[in-house]
Amino acid sequence: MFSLKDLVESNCLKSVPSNYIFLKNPEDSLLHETENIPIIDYSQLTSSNPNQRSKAIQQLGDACRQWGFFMLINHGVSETLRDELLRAIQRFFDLSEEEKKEYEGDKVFDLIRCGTSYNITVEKTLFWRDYLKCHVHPHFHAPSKPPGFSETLKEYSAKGREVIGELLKGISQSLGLEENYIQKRMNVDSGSQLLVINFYPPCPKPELVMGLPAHTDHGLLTLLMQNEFGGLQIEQNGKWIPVHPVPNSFLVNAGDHLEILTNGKYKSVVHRAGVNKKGSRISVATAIGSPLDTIVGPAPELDDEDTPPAYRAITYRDYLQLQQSHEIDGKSCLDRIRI
Ligand SMILES: O=C(O)CCC(=O)C(=O)O
Ligand SMILES: [Fe+2]
Repeated sequence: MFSLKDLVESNCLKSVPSNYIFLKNPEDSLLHETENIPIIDYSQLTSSNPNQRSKAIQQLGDACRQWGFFMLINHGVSETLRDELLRAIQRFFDLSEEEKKEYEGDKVFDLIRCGTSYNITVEKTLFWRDYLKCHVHPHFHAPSKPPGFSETLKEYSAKGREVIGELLKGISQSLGLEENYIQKRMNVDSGSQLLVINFYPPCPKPELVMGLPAHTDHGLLTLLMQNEFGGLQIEQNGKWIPVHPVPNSFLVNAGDHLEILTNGKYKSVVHRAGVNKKGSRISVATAIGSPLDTIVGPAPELDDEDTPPAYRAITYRDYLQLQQSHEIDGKSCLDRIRI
């Protein structure tokens, strides 16, 4: 099976095929509401007023330390561009199965890769999701169909990169380092930027399936936008918390490399995506990291005598391979390199 969307639409599915049934115990899908998810104001972070900026940097540091997650408001990426991107994505997934198959890749390093579920080579249960992944930096790659798709992706990728760049400066400073520290150490300028486009078709019994299983993202930071349907859940203190984004905000999560680099001071957040009955949910994750051959380990500047390095240094490429060769399960990949 290549496209879940086509399966759902062609059969007008009334029940969930058994190989998608994931949530077997009611407690697995128990959610805990909270209003405390941190909100960072991008306009304050980039403000020329030093007091405003330093307050925003402190809030950013607190959010990364306590949650590894926050909502970003006043980020300056226009609603018009976000809407245009969502429409373009719908048109891409509306292409015929044959057309989408042209972009079928089977390797983690393929520059464009379209597929279904999460990692079908190792999964026993499938996830309720189709995806398109494009490497958009240092070289831009995107499908040439449908018309205009690639141009919109390119414009959005550049904006996302700019926003993440500012966040990384703030994060460096929140750690007491100079503002370009993370960018320089991780070679972010020539590093990887991956666009992960998730398409979750409506599901007749959303309480039985999962769009994406519990996982952490591998890079430094991920910027996530979504259409009108919610679904993201983050794990905090063993509880699943549903995220209700402020309209037009971005959701930002710290990735494994930020946790490794900061020797665990900042945590990558475990998250997953639920689906719904009403309509197709689209989310777009922009993930930024170092070049694949960069060795990522704890930063010596952040070492202190009481906390020796807690993670083994390993190249980004090897880390990705490690993640892909196992079924995904929360922080399991990070655990494999923990000392
Ligand atoms: O769709 C979502 O809300 C989450 C997406 C995600 O976690 C990912 O693409 O890594
Ligand atoms: Fe993710």
